[in-house]
Amino acid sequence: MNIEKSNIANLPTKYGKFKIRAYKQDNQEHLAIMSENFENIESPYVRIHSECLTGDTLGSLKCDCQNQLDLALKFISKEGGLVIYHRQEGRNIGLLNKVNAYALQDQGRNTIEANLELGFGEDDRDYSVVDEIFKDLGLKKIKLITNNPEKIAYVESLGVEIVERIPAITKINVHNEHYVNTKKEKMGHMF
Ligand SMILES: Nc1nc2c(ncn2[C@@H]2O[C@H](COP(=O)(O)OP(=O)(O)OP(=O)(O)O)[C@@H](O)[C@H]2O)c(=O)[nH]1
Ligand SMILES: [Zn+2]
Repeated sequence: MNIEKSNIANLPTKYGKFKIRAYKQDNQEHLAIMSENFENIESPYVRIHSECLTGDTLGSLKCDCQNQLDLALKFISKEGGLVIYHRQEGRNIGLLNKVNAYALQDQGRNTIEANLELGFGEDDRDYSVVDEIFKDLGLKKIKLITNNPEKIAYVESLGVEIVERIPAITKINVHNEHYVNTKKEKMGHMF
């Protein structure tokens, strides 16, 4: 697998000061966002955040992504650790297909049915770049912030120990209630 990585740069944010390194795998570019004390922590907090332009950037209420990213950046800035901004939009079907999936959801399909109707799997994410980032940053033991059992299974399959799981639970609203319930009922997410 061909991975290119950047140098490490400073990124001051409204959450605090971070260090960032970009990684390029095929045509996808990802980001490791590290707290300043990251290197001195034995078991850092880690959030693998899947890109959601509509949520993260536009503040869409259809999902819980922006609130989860906000929670993770605040938490990691305070407690120390790493956010991997994993740029696989729409569970890796891309933005155009995700908008088509949203159009099907406007007609009553749930998030899984919409993906399947468009010819995709319910979740097409590939986490292999996470393995590369963990190796690059020397991570062996982490505290993982997630509700998603697939992310837990993937990290464990790398031989990286999860010493604690921190739920990524944020406020439910009338627009994302159905989405969050589908994740819980059909995708096994732990709410
Ligand atoms: N295809 C598709 N992707 C979506 C939809 N809503 C959100 N996403 C994408 O789903 C990803 C976020 O996944 P989630 O299932 O919400 O959460 P997760 O990352 O698996 O789990 P946590 O770690 O617990 O947050 C992002 O890439 C979003 O762009 C949707 O309706 N259809
Ligand atoms: Zn989202």
